Amino acid sequence: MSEGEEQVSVDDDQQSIQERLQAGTHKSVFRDKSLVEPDTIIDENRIVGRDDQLDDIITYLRPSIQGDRPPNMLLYGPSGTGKSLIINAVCEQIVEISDSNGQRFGVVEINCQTIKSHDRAVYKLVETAADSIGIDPGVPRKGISTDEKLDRLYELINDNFDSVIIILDEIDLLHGRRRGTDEEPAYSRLLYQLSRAEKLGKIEGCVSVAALTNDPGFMEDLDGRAESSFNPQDVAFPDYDANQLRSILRRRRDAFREDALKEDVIPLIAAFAAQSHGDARKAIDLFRKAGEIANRNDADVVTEPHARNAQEEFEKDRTLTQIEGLSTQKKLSLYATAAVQVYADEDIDSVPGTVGFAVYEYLTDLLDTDEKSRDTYLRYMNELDTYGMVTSERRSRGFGRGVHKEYTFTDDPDVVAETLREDSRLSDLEADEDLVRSVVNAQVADFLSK
Ligand SMILES: Nc1ncnc2c1ncn2[C@@H]1O[C@H](COP(=O)(O)OP(=O)(O)OP(=O)(O)O)[C@@H](O)[C@H]1O
Repeated sequence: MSEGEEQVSVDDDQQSIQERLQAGTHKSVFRDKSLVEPDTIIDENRIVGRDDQLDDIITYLRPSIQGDRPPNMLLYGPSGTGKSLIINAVCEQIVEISDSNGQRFGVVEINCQTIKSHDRAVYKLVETAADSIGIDPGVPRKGISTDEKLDRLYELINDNFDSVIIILDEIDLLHGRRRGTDEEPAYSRLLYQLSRAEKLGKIEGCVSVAALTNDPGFMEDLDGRAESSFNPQDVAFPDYDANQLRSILRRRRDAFREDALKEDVIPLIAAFAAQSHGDARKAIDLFRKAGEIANRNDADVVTEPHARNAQEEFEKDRTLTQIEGLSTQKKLSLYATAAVQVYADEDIDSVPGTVGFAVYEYLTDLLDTDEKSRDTYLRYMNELDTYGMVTSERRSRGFGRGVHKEYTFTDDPDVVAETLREDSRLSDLEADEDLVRSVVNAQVADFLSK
């Protein structure tokens, strides 16, 4: 061997890449994974617990198969409560009935979440309508006015449909307004224009608009003239309870092989999802994740620990996404508050702002960073409350002690603290764990003794 040449030992037992790849192809626990994928449109026989909403929407949309104009609708409720599922399920059947009656019923649906302006929303409607017809939009995205795009939308509708429903998902997120103006938000303008198009003779057939939102107060934010021309029928979508979530999951049980799912998995996942406002999307995501974790571990059966791991991963992902966007000072305020909950020996169910701030002050010294005032700390915590990361409550701990703010965590405070320490500016705190623990306990004792 020449000088400097590295001696590489050859291990005869080492597996080839092919052997290692094949070792990973353990029999999957899934039979039809698409049933637990987020974007799959499920058959109507898998829909559970939304009878009232189905009844209402069927009643409102029935006129479209009778050649009449259906009312506009506002579907509101927390995320994952079936708004999009139910309206689409009804529309799908109307399309089928209309087809067999020789009528042309069109569904033009856009999600407003990533659309930044009124002009973009109008163009997206043109693009989506053209796509459903199978032709080009026929107008450029830039270089013409929004009115010209709107005219193109009306033209596409008039040429191709007798009746149309325009579904605007996440309507409240369409905030945009033209730069330098204080005109009404884009959702107000769009709803006003679309709901007047028929009256103004711009659309010859019947058009109705269904707006979907998580915000129950959406109509209060609407400009007066948009409110009166949109004038919708409301359909409320409440949270699911654990029983309903169990039934939703059971109807998708065939996503898994028959013998590949332990009985206690569905109730456990339904309970996890019910804790966070009864979100069916979360339940289905956890169901899929539990299966993926079982597969990764080469397990033949999905069991309770896989479901628990799925819930932990889910919380961590969500917490991470929320935390990543915070400034260092907000992270530090949140960390100080979480540390109280994590390290306190005393069993406290919420963190008094006074204690959180005292720990925050200590941490800024320890990390040698700027120290903000108590008011700023409380303001940051308020903001974190509006993001849904903590819940704050005014409390009084006994006679003569005045009222103060206390915080509880939406997610597991251990996961929050651990995720925050992944920021390089906070990572040193891991080594100082004992110090932080003793400061927390001294502050809690001091607070409780007063
Ligand atoms: N009643 C139900 N029965 C079966 N599956 C449901 C039910 N409700 C919701 N789901 C499923 O949960 C997921 C989320 O539902 P959907 O998209 O309709 O919620 P959403 O209320 O529109 O949520 P968002 O406000 O976040 O858009 C979908 O995969 C859907 O199939």
